Amino acid sequence: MLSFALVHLHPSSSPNPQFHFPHKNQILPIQSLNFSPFTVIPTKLLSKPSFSRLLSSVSSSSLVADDFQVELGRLLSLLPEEMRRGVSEHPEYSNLIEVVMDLGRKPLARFPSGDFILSDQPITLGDLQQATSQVGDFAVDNRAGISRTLHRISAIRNRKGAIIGLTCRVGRAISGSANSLRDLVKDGASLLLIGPPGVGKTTIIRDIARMLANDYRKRVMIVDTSNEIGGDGDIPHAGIGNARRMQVPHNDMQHKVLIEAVENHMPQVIVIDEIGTKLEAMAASTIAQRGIQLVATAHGVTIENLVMNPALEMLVGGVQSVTLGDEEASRRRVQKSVLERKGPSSFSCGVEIISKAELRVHPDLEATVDAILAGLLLAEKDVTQNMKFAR
Ligand SMILES: Nc1ncnc2c1ncn2[C@@H]1O[C@H](COP(=O)(O)OP(=O)(O)OP(=O)(O)O)[C@@H](O)[C@H]1O
Repeated sequence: MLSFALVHLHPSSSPNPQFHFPHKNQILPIQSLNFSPFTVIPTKLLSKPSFSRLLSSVSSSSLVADDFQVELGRLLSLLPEEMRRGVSEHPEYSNLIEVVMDLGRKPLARFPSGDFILSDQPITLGDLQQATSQVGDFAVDNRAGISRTLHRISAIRNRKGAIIGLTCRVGRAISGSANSLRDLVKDGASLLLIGPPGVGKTTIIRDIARMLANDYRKRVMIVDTSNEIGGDGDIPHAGIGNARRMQVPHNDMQHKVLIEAVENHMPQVIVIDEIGTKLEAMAASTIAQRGIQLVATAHGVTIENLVMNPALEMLVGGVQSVTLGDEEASRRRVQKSVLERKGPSSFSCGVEIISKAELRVHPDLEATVDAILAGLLLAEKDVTQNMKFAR
């Protein structure tokens, strides 16, 4: 049985937080708690005495404000004066997500409430050159960073290779952003986080790395494929705490660096951002077989997306078609040819990051995958409906 609860914690949509038990159609109010985001908690955790601590920790999530203002200043210093002023005078200044600079177009700042035009003057080649001259080298994935910050500068090139556009994403270390997953990671669960681009996956695994290294004194090694978890430069950002970080010279080498991390540095936990290929999925499953706690992200919206993705299905045990005998098929009341999980999943838990304010936890990932393959998605659909209601 898929088992989780949706907890409404969003002040604007639900001033009085409530537990939703979708499969039981039950809504329980939580009195006298002061939450800001809303999240989804596995029902398994609700019975634990530690759960009240877990809830209170959600509200203690915080940003290290001063350091962040300094780092945001370093990103803004890439911009021409007028644009910089436009950002800093905006009421959502501290929540800036990205600045977009495209040659010949008006520059945009993206805030949670929407896009804002920073200047009526179109971006010139000079503006782009001024910005790129202040960042590190662009790697083959067209990403660069600013040393000892978590910002990501991504370039768009023309056919001749010249940079004609930049997306300057603000990176933040949000201490406490993984608090709602604390009980799972503390107990040694291997976690696979999935979600669409920009939803906050990297921010959460950075905090998990810090939490495991600092609070639970684990030997944590981050395999940092685009330097997004530990930031640009050779000295990692303070946001990863005592976790160590290995850089990856080229995206294609992520799987090799993963194996090297295990063989050379005796980690208890490996943290990886963006598992995207079959080779990387294979390397992750090799690591899982060696009993190392894995915390990783992959693109996808639901666990079902992973199950249906030939490159990544291995992460959740793989899928095979099995032909049943007549007797077994009629006992199970299914067709003779069915889909089954091929082997154990590399991760014990799955976390779907739905938005910056919601996540859905699958505490028993294998059970979720088995339910998906058996076509038992009823509980999932109910939850989706409830979430739409929650927004
Ligand atoms: N809880 C949060 N509150 C406010 N801002 C957040 C939060 N989580 C992430 N962000 C911001 O959202 C942006 C995207 O976050 P992040 O890079 O972690 O997403 P992602 O899912 O890893 O993206 P991608 O898949 O594109 O790498 C960043 O600017 C980050 O600072």
